[in-house]
This record gives sequence, structure tokens and C-alpha cells, in this order.
Amino acid sequence: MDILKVLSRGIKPNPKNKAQTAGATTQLPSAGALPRPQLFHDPISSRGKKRKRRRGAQDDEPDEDEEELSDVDYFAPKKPAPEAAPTDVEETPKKRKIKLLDEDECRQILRSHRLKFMILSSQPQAEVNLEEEEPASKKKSSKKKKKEPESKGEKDKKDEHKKQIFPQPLASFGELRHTYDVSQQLAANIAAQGFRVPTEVQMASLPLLLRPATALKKSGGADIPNIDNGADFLAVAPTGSGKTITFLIPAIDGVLRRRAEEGRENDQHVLEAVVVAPTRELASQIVNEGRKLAIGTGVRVVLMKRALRLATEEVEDEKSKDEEEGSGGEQESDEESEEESEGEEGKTSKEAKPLARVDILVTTPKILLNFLSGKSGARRILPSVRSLILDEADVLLDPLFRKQTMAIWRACTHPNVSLTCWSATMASNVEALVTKHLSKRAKKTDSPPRPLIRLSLHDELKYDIPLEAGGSARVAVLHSSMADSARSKIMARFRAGEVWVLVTTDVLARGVDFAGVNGVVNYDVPTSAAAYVHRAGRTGRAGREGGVAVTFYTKDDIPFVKSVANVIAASEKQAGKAGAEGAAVQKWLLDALPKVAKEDKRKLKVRGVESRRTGGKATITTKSSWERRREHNRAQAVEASKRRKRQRREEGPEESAGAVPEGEWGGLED
Ligand SMILES: Nc1ncnc2c1ncn2[C@@H]1O[C@H](COP(=O)(O)OP(=O)(O)OP(=O)(O)O)[C@@H](O)[C@H]1O
Repeated sequence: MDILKVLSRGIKPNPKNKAQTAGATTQLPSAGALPRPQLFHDPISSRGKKRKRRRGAQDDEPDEDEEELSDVDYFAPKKPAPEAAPTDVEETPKKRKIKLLDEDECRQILRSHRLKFMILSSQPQAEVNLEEEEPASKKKSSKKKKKEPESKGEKDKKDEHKKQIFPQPLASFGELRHTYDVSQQLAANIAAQGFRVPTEVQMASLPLLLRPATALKKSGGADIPNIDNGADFLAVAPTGSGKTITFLIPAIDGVLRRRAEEGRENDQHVLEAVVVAPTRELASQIVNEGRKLAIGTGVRVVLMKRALRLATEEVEDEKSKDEEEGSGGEQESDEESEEESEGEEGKTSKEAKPLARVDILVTTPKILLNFLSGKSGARRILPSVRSLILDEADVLLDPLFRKQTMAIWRACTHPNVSLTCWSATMASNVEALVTKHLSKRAKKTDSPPRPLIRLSLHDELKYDIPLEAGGSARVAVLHSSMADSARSKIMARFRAGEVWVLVTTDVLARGVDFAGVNGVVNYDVPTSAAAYVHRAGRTGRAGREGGVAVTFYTKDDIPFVKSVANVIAASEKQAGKAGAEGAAVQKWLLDALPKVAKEDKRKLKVRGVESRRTGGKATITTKSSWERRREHNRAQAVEASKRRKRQRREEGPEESAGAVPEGEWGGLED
């Protein structure tokens, strides 16, 4: 990593040497915003004449010679997001609906952006065990039956149940208002974010999630059963491609639409959407994004806290499928939860508190599950929730979190609750698990199953500070055993550019969006290609070029470097740099790196690189070597005094006369 690049990230432009710093900031990958944050613009196939897209030519539609957007100065004092005053929002008249593209044009545009939609009909029952596998640490020693790799024929047979569809792509955010009936205020809030062009995941998902019948009208939507009732959705799109607002916009729109249909007032709040994220940092970030989009709409986006009281119903807990709800996942630090149990106005959790005014709840699995577990023998359900959104869904449905996530899903008992799953990496077993659980639900509620649609982008993208500059204050550490208040402070300082180097763990590997990150250093080899993609995806956000990802490895790690090298090679191939001069991964390197056995891959995922462990503990720690040596000496001294006591007991009183008197410390061994 070019340390100068990281250092200059935090240097405020100094008028005296403006030219120099200006040069430095413009070279930084995080400097400036891309006029077009889309990853792919493949030439449109010659098939059929591509009609000039005059759809909704909006003021925010960038014309080809879009002037370069001004460089974003991440350290300028934050201007509050402009409040769109209701008056000027009302003034903009609703524009006429545009003519929808026909199926062939949709196909060409989606293909040129490498977007693929599949309807995953009810596939043959997937092998995934719903009552999920025990986390690896609890797995019984039962021999896993070896699963033969699928033959081509079997895979094709399974795929024949899937059908490709070509919904209307969103050409500009302006279309949301006049084609997909998004509220004026919401449309104004999106415009106020300064987003000009939808990213691929937004272009593909928003029409389908907002008005599926309209989105599919021109491409055989009519023959998709129950599509008017919406669709369940799996979206696989690159890190930093704008998935957060892609699921928030339909959630907010859904609340506003149902409120209008039911004639409810703005101050009548009903919990209608739940967003689940694997870490508190990511959940807090999603709340911030949601509140910016909900300004002036009356929709309340709230972060789950222990003191929050939600409108629920209590039911008999037939079999607490999630008895060990604490079996894994993000651990709330105790002192923090004590603090939170004070809740608002310092009331103790015992006193009845008013119901929280929430329309969209954002939570980590464990804290919501603790709330739902209710009194013994009963559990709480959330019958009003219409939309369950899983961000970083592959982590939430990983055996470690799966029990908790499935319990939350079961608590959303509305017969029409929709499920949307979002991640940059989605293994096929997640797809199978979701498919199976959806068909199980459909049977249970004997409501006609809704279509499950998977969107994949490009076939799943198989990713010493000088004192005058602030010194070590520019470096900070963040990991999950810290108190939440400390973690929040570090996050705020990193976002504000006070901290330049953040030493952290996989707790920040996914989802968290830091616009100004120029580099990611993997101190240890990531435990899977997906882990590498997410970690490296903390830089290069919204399509920005130039971020750098560096992975350190020792000779013990060599067997595990191949998965990282494959991801780098794939991304270089996509960028057209494969094998070129200066490409990071040359073919000879890929060929020379040893393949990893499946069993080793599994072990790596669960325990990291074995050789780094001594005595079952990872040797990567945030303690300094001085502290470690001091602890080691103290442990040795305690050991020595225990040994002397044991000797004295064995020798009896006269023989041990020369020993150090009881209780006196005999000094360090070495
Ligand atoms: N249409 C857009 N144009 C420009 N920037 C955008 C657009 N949509 C989102 N962004 C910005 O892109 C950045 C990344 O967005 P976001 O965090 O939602 O990505 P993500 O896909 O969720 O990433 P990850 O997979 O790491 O969770 C954010 O700073 C967001 O403000």
C-alpha cells in the first residue's frame, strides 16, 4: 500500500500549497464522485435497432459530455442534507408516464450492463437442511455424506425450472416519480442525495420492487403467477454498488403507499419493514441512509435497542427452534446493554413504556431475537411486518447466524410478507435455503407462492505517521469485544477523517461504507474468496477506480493464497487487464499456487490459518509485545510459586527449611 496515499487522505487542503495537495487529492481513488457509477457498458448487441433512449430525459440524466463532477472534499464541514421544503416539492407537477421499452430493448440494456434476472421456480427440494446445521464448533462427529458434484445434465435439469426475465431498467431517478408513482417527497430526497445515475443494481431492482406489474408488463409479466402481489428477491451485486438505498427506497415507498391506501395519518406508525444486518456499525449506517431518504415523509426509520417496545402479539412457543439464540453472531457488550435498558427518559425496563413509533426497524439478529423471545414458553411475533430485508444475506443465513435469522423470519407472520436478500456474494446453498423455506411457508399459509426472483450482476462476481501529522492518534483499533460506545466513537472519528488507519477485524469487513478509504490491507489471509471480496470492497466504492488492496502472507499461508489470486485475476480480466504488463496476477503464478483441498477450505473458514494458532489462540492480537512479555513473565512467576508450594508439601517441614518463606515472591524465573 502506498503509505503516502493513506497519509495524504487526512491532510486538509492548505491554501499555500494548494497545487500540491490538489494534485494529491485528485490522484486519490476516493477523490471526486463518478458522473456515472455504473460498472459495465458493453456494446449493445446488433440485434434489433437500439432505439435512442429518450425515456424520461431528465435534468438528472447525464448527457454524454457530462461535465466532471466537482471533487468531493471528505473533510469539508458536513453540509446537512438539504431539507426539501414540502412546498417546492408539491410544485413539481407529476410528469406523464413514459412509453415502456419493449422486451428486446430491455434485454439489450440489461445485457449491456451484465444484469441477469432468473425466476427460481419451485426447484427440486434442495439438500439444505432447514433446521440448520449446527455451527461447526457444535457439529457432531457424524461423517458428512460425500456429495457427488452435480453432473452437467443434473445442473441443466435443475436450471430448467428457472426462467430468465427482462424487466424495465431504470434509466434515471427521475423516472421513479412519473413512471413508478414514488411520492414527491421521497423523489426529492433521492435527488437531494446528489445521485445522478442509478447504479446497475438500482437500475435493475427498483422498477421490479416498486411496481412489479409495470416492470414486467412488456416481458411476459402477465404469465408470472401472483406477480401483482410482489416478488421475493435475491440480489447479488458488487460491494459499493448502492444496494442500501436500493432496498430502502421500496421499503419507504411501501409504507407511504399502504398508509395512503388505509387512510392513516402521518403520525400513525405501524411497523411494516424490518432490515437485518450482521453488525451494529452496518445497522447504524443503514438507519442514517434511511433517515435521509425519509425526510419530510413522516416515515420513521429506527435502530433496534433493548429498551424499544414494539407492537407485537404473543403466541405459544411450540418448540423454541432457537433455544440457543445466543449461539453466534454479533455479541452486544454487557455494559452497553445495561445502559440501553435504561431506555428513553431514564425509565427502567420494568416500567411499561409507550410503544415505539417505528415504521422501518433496523436491527442485528440477536438484539431483535432477545426482544422476541418474550416470557418463558411464549414468543412474540410481528404480524404487521410486510417486508423483511436481509443485508449481507449470505452471512445472516450462514450456519453461525442462521438459527437467529430463521427465527426472525418465522416471527414475521403476515401471509404477504416479502423477503429480499442482498449481498455481493451469495452461495448457492443460500438460494436453496430461501427457496425451500418460501415453499414451506406457502404450504403452511396455503397462500399462492410468490415468484422468487434472483438478480445477479455479471454472474455473481465470483474482490509510521509523522508527529506533525498527528502521530499515533491517526491510528485506531476496532473489534467486537469493545463496548458499543467506544466502537461508535472510533467509527465517527474514522468517517470524519481524524483516524487514518483503522486496525480492525471482519466486524467491518462487510457493508460498512467509508467513502474515503483508499486502501485495504489484509494482515492475515482471508478465510475465503467471499471474505476477500468484501474486505477489498471497503475501497473502490460506487465504482471509484484506484483503491488498493494488499494481502500479506507467510509461507504457511501459501496454500490459501490461491482463492485470493483467483479473485484478483477475475477482476483484472473484467477490467481487461488480464495477463497484461503489470497485471498483479500472471498465469504462471496461478498455475504455481497449490489448490486447496475442500476439507482445508472448510477448516480455514472456521479456524483461519492453523499455523498461526499456538495453544488454540490466534497469535494476532492488539496487545503490544511488551504487554505480552509482561503477562508471560507474570504467568511464569505464578507457575514457579505453585511449583515451590507443591515441592514443600511433598518434602515435609524440615527438608524445605531453605525454601523462600511462604507468601514471599521468589522473583522472576528469567
Ligand atoms: N446512484 C448512485 N450514484 C452515486 N453514488 C451512489 C449511488 N448509489 C449509492 N451511492 C453511494 O455509493 C456508496 C456505496 O453504497 P452502499 O454502501 O449502499 O453500497 P453496497 O452495495 O451496500 O456496498 P456493500 O456490498 O459493501 O454493502 C455510498 O456512499 C452511496 O452513497
